[in-house]
Amino acid sequence: MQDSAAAKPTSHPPVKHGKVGVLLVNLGTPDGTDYTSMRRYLKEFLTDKRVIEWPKIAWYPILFGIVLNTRPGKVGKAYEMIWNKDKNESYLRTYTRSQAELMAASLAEHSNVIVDWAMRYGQPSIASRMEALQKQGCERILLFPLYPQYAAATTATVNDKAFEFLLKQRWQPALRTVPPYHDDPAYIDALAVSIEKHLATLDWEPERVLTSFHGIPQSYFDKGDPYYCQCQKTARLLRERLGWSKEKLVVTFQSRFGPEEWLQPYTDKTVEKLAQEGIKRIAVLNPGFVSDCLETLEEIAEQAAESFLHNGGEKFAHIPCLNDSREGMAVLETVVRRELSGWV
Ligand SMILES: C=CC1=C(C)c2cc3[nH]c(cc4nc(cc5[nH]c(cc1n2)c(C)c5CCC(=O)O)C(CCC(=O)O)=C4C)c(C)c3C=C
Ligand SMILES: [Fe+2]
Ligand SMILES: [Fe+2]
Repeated sequence: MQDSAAAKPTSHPPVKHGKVGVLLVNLGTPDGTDYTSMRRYLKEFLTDKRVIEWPKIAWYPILFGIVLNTRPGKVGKAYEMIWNKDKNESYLRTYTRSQAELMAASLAEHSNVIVDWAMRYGQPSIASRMEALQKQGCERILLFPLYPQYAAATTATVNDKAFEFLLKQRWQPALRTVPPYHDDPAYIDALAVSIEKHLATLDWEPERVLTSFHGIPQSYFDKGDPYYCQCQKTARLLRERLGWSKEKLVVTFQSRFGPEEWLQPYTDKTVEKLAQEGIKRIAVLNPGFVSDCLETLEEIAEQAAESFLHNGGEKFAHIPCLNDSREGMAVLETVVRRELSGWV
């Protein structure tokens, strides 16, 4: 008995402890706009079964035979137009890093809290930052997928990756995931203030304001994804907060991909139709995007604007995402402080 007790190690390797990690996670971004970086990024993205739900046997021949040969070049050019040249990275990355830095400063009163950021696709990966938090002594981690509205293709896949990391750990940190905040008064208020502020900078008034959310295939909604309803609720609360009619604040869905039917009405078709019907002035915002990115800066601020003007419209404004603005950070901080309760 005594012999076997003596053979046991007297202590485990030294570990840091007592910290709480907050990990902000956004969608991801390529490392560069070149073909190889774009292909690597799109491959990781488009092999995610939460994003493309088709069976591999049907999807992979199309993905590897066509999409990954043609799309990297085409989308790389679009990324080039909206690349943050000062930092040689996409704005999504710039804003996500800045949000983490500002969050850390705002939580400085809690000396045991460490704030970090990661991307679901590309770098820095969720696993690498969770490992870094753990090494710094985080026994608890609050995982914040940066999507106000829940979708399996976005929120759930971030959570999946974090739990996949835990799967390999002997000594797991406790993990909390942040729920959607599509109806949080702080979020609705921030959107309203950002609209009002932006419209005040224009010398014209829009006849219509479009809230353009990223779409998902209609079939995902049919299978029970709550995304569509959460987008509608955000828009309804925003309308109520602004005192606007359904006609003035219109909900649309953008960024269709592939041949399937996606959530409607489509943003591109609506923009075209409004111009053709004689509407001369519109503004578009993207309330589902925490940060500006390819889908807002290129697809809306460039392409949708061009289409509106081409079809007879006269004035087009893109209202920026909340990004790392004071209003935007107030939303993220409200959510984080609430979800940290009992931990700090
Ligand atoms: C079937 C494919 C896709 C689904 C479903 C999807 C859902 C979805 N995406 C976002 C947010 C973003 N998507 C972004 C880019 C992007 N999205 C898809 C495809 C689907 N998205 C692709 C292929 C791409 C890459 C660009 C392209 O090839 O067109 C981005 C921008 C990233 C950046 O670096 O700027 C964001 C953000 C949401 C919120 C969502 C479902 C609710
Ligand atoms: Fe997308
Ligand atoms: Fe797009």
